[in-house]
Formats: sequence, structure tokens, C-alpha cells
Amino acid sequence: MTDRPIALTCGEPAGVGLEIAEKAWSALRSELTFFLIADPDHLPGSVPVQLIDDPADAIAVMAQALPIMAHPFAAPRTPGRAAPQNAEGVIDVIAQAVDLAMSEQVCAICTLPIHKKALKDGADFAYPGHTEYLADLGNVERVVMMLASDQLRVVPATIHIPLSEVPSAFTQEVLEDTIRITAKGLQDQCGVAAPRIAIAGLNPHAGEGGAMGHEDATVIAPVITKLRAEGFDLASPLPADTMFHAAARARYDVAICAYHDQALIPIKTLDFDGGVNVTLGLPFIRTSPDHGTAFDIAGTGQANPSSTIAALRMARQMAQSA
Ligand SMILES: NC(=O)C1=CN([C@@H]2O[C@H](COP(=O)(O)OP(=O)(O)OC[C@H]3O[C@@H](n4cnc5c(N)ncnc54)[C@H](O)[C@@H]3O)[C@@H](O)[C@H]2O)C=CC1
Ligand SMILES: NCC(=O)COP(=O)(O)O
Repeated sequence: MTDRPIALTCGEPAGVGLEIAEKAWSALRSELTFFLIADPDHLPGSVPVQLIDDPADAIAVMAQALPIMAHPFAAPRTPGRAAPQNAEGVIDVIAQAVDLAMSEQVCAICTLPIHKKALKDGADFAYPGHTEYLADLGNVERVVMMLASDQLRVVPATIHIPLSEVPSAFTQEVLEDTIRITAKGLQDQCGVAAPRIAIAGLNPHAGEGGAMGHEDATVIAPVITKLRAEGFDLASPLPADTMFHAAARARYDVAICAYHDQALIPIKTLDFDGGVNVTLGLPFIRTSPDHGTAFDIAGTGQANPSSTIAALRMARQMAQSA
């Protein structure tokens, strides 16, 4: 699998992504092969680059220059300010990378951050994030967003929806599918043979026996009973406030949470620089840094490439074990 390169999508050109792509190339040029799909005119120009037409050409280029598959955009790059005319280009680059993955010309895709509102405003993008767009491109109904670092793996069972919609979206079916996809992904792609899965309660104190909400007993508990009978190793439903300290984390391989911030706050607090976002359940491998476009520091040279470097390494590792 690793004879093929990883496709790195440019994401929002006004963000820190392209600066990070150059730094990631400097760090990884003798370790693994990736190429960037981007408008060459958008690149900050701190490293040598070489245009390629065929993904396979990246292998010979990588040690000397950052391989670029050119995708012309409508407008120039202005750090910190998204150009609405570039929204279509950002979306098309992601679709191009998926085509390359589905046709097995690349071993994985790694996506640099998009600005969700810029895509909605500029191109009426119908998806709240990569995760949902990639599910559609990959023709799968349900995928799982997992964020992983050396210290913790977390999965939000509901993803990019308003908090007010979480209780109705967090159904037994969603939770069951999420557990199944997560367990399979950990076994098949992450080298965890028998995943220990912790489920966070939705309510304070996991509902405190019904005194603080009912979903822990009526949604989570029945799914746990059903899946335990099938052999899943599930701990549950745990009060979310006490399941992320070091001793608690040692008892599970992944924490499945009810909603976005319940999952992402602990991992971004523990390891913002090393966290990787991976989509499980797709017919191809996709990783991403855990951070966003960071418009506030774009163009300043301050962007830390560690999360993208970790994401590229994880993509390669997953491809090796596929
Ligand atoms: N995978 C993706 O495409 C993601 C996209 N986003 C999008 O990014 C946009 C901005 O989101 P925010 O909530 O502001 O989060 P953000 O991660 O872009 O920024 C939060 C803070 O962290 C800092 N930061 C982020 N990445 C950094 C890096 N590599 N090095 C140093 N400092 C860094 C920023 O300067 C800022 O102060 C939004 O549109 C959001 O939806 C957010 C997360 C992931
Ligand atoms: N907060 C995580 C995030 O927004 C990543 O979303 P996606 O673009 O990877 O779906």
C-alpha cells in the first residue's frame, strides 16, 4: 500500500494550511511521500516546489521539492481573508482527492482545514464539514469522526449540529452504528484488536438515575446491553466530567461522546498540537489536522505543523495496515 503517495488537499487558501503544507514537507521529505493539490500561485514559497501530473511522480520528487498537483483557483490568496470566488476550488480539490483515492492512485487523503462558513457563503456548500461531504462522495450513509492522539481517542456520536438538536439526533440507532463503525475502524485500521469502548452519558452525572435526564437510561443503556451480548467491550454510560483524567483514560481505547464539544474539548485540551482527525467508515483512508484555518495567524509564519505531520504519519500507518 505504501508504494502510493498520500494526497494532501489545500483546504481554505486564506488559512494556515498552505504554510503548514510547506513545513510538513520539510519535516517529512525523507520519511514518507505526499503531494499537495493546490493553486501553485497560492503557495507562500518558503520551500522548493515541483509540479506533477501523475500521483506516482510524487515519489521521485518528494526528497527534493514539495510535489504539487496544480488546481487553479479563481482568486489570489489573501492570508486571513477568504475570497468567496475560491470556495468552488476548495470543494473541487477535495472531490479530486477522493477520486484519486477511490481509483487507488493514492493510499490515503489528508485534508487541510476548510472554513465552513466561507464555503457556505461562497458556493452554497451543503455540508457542515469534510466528514459529511466525504461520506457523500464515498457513497456511505454513516461515518464516524474520531480524533486521536497518543493520550486519548474520542468520537462525537452527533457531529456538526446545534446543541439544541443533540437530544433528538442522539438516537439508539445513531449510537449503535457509531459503536460498530468505531470498533471496526480501530480493529481494521488502528491495530486495536479488542477495543475497550467507553460511552459518555449525555446528561450531568450520566442522568443520576433519572434525576437529571432520561437519555442515559433510555438511549444509551439499551444499546450497551444489546452490543455487550454480541461481545463488544463497553463501559457505560459514564459521567462525562470524570472520564477524561489520566487514570480513567487508561481504562478504555476510545470514548464515544454524545456531541461535538463533549468529545473535542478534552482532546484539544490535552493535545492540540498532536491530535489527528480521522474519518472511519469511508471506503478510503482520510486524516486531517485537528485545528481549523486559524485566520488570526495566517501569513505570520507562526502556524504549528505538528498536527498535520501527525495526520500524514497516521494516514501512512493506516495504509500500511490496510
Ligand atoms: N478539518 C477542518 O477543516 C476544520 C475546520 N475548522 C474551521 O476552521 C475555522 C476556524 O475555526 P476556529 O474555531 O477558529 O479554530 P482554529 O483551530 O482555526 O483556531 C483556534 C485557535 O487556535 C490557533 N491555532 C489553530 N491552528 C493552529 C496551528 N496550527 N498553529 C498555531 N495555532 C493554531 C488559532 O490561531 C486560534 O487562536 C472554522 O470555519 C472552523 O469550522 C475547524 C476545525 C477543523
Ligand atoms: N471540529 C472538528 C471539525 O470541524 C472537523 O470537521 P471536518 O471538516 O473534518 O468534518
